[in-house]
Amino acid sequence: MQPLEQQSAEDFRDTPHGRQLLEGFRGLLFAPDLEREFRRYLGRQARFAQVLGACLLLIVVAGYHYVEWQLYAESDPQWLRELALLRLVEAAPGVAIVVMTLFNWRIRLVANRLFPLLLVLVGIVAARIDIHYEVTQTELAFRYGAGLLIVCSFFFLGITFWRALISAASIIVIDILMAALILSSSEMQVHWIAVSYYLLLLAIGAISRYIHEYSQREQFLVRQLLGWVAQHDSLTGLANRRSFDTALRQTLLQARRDRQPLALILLDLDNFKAYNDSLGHPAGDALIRDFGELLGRFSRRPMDLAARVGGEEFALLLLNCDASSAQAIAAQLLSAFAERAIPHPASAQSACATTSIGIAMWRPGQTAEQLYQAADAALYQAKQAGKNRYVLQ
Ligand SMILES: Nc1nc2c(ncn2[C@@H]2O[C@H](COP(=O)(O)OP(=O)(O)OP(=O)(O)O)[C@@H](O)[C@H]2O)c(=O)[nH]1
Repeated sequence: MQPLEQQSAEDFRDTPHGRQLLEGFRGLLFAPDLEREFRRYLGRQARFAQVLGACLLLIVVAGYHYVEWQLYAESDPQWLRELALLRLVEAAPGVAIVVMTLFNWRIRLVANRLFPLLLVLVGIVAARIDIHYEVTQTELAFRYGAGLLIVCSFFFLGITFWRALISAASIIVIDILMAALILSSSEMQVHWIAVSYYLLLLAIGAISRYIHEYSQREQFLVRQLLGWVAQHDSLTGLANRRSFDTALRQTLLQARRDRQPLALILLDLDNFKAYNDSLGHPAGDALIRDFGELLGRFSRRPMDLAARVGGEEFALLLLNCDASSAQAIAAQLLSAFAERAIPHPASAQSACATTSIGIAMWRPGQTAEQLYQAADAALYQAKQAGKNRYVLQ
């Protein structure tokens, strides 16, 4: 017996999120489109932490510099001057994030690219200060800034695992190179202790982040899948009644605003009860699925919508489609369905399964409900007139 979530994902193999859930993501990477979507989601989730982190960075840098000012104003003014510049560079990313938030710029769009660079920049500065305090044997808390940044790269900032790992590793590599340039060989011996401590932080950060991001990705896929389930019909994968109703209202507003023609086409399989009764419910389901797949092919433009609005009732909503185009589409649908030649042993009209179609064009002043009723009335007329045809209201 498969676990429940595996079974559910199996049901949604046709959706990108369901497929990804089934295929897994051990390398912490999705297919390109999903990966972009996930990064935006991660950025949205991390927004509060990013701003909080930026404010904390500013407070900590200001606090450090205040203490350093007290300590070195008289004893080492040259180091203090150098420090002022270094601390300014450290504070810059915090200022940038706060400013971006104030002006409502979307941090999440740049977070995954920009933050690793900023982290490495601040990491270089922190490592430079750390090395100085190491040489002068200053036992201050802010001697460990680079270590703190290595931990930060894995958490809070909304950076994905691989970029965080590269940022943290870059900080360590740059620290080693800088130390090799600045320190004597005996001082370098001591510095390796700091490096081993950084490597330990990197290992702990990377393992925890990997586990955390794995579950974040899983959660993201399940959430998106739930959203998809709420809007789609499980048998055909077309939009369900709820999302059709929403789309109808929105499209009608757009048609009114842009003065574009809007066609609503309703379709109802003919003698479907008899089909079910003679061939069984599973065969009926298969016919619905088959027809849904066919209808989906007629929703070609981005604003077109094909939906299953009832048991064996379907709808096609076409913005910027006039009456003659709508009729042409209805005629194409009838012949495409006839070409499939699905045997219907209990139909009075034809040896094969057929459908009736009602078309209504939106008229200014008409509400969504009135437009639907008009298409439904046309569908009724098509049924009354002998089925397997379309009627334009
Ligand atoms: N297999 C299957 N049958 C369904 C589903 N939803 C509704 N039905 C059946 O569809 C049938 C609809 O029957 P009617 O409304 O009488 O329509 P009809 O037999 O197609 O008659 P006309 O529309 O006049 O041609 C009912 O028997 C429902 O049980 C479904 O998801 N799967």
